[in-house]
Amino acid sequence: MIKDNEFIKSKNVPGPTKEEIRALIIAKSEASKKDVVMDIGCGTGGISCEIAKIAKKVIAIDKNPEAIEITGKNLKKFNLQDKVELIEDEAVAGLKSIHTINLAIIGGSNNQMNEIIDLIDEKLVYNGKIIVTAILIETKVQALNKLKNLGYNTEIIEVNISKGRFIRNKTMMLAQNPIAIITAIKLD
Ligand SMILES: C[S@@+](CC[C@H](N)C(=O)[O-])C[C@H]1O[C@@H](n2cnc3c(N)ncnc32)[C@H](O)[C@@H]1O
Repeated sequence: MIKDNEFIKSKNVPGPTKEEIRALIIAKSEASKKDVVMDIGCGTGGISCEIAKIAKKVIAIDKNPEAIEITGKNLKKFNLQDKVELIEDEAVAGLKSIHTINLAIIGGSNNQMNEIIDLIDEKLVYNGKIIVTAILIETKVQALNKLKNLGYNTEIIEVNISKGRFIRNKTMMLAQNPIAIITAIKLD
């Protein structure tokens, strides 16, 4: 995994998703070199960079132009730019022009979760996966209900990571925000 402090950041762009959470997302995704993957709400590019190291192609979308710029810079920094198409758009609009995908990771939805999942569902192959990361309770519930209603085989975990900060000869554990990772498989 790329270390959090290796990413180029901007104060106007959230992310990167923390290293340990990225590791869990990658493990849950079971992504392979054959996969075409969408990163929806790419932010700083934390997920796009990790998944680009594995997948055949990544399509990263964000409505914030600065997020697209920062993701582009990070892809370049880690020499992954050739595998990633960047789209500056609202997810709902951008998803309309996408063809078949094997995996979608939703890191931002801005109250459009249902529409975004419906559009992904149209493009996703059978046995393909949708992964949603969510901090807000409402987002977790909405994504979970939507995926279950569409008949996906759905799992949710919630992770509370604390990281040690070394202060002189002592160690203080600092808690990060709890985050849910929903993994849903499209059944045929
Ligand atoms: C928490 S950040 C994602 C961080 C990212 N996973 C990373 O590792 O850097 C969420 C992003 O989703 C984007 N976003 C939220 N709703 C969106 C939508 N409807 N369409 C496109 N982008 C959206 C925001 O602009 C923001 O950059």
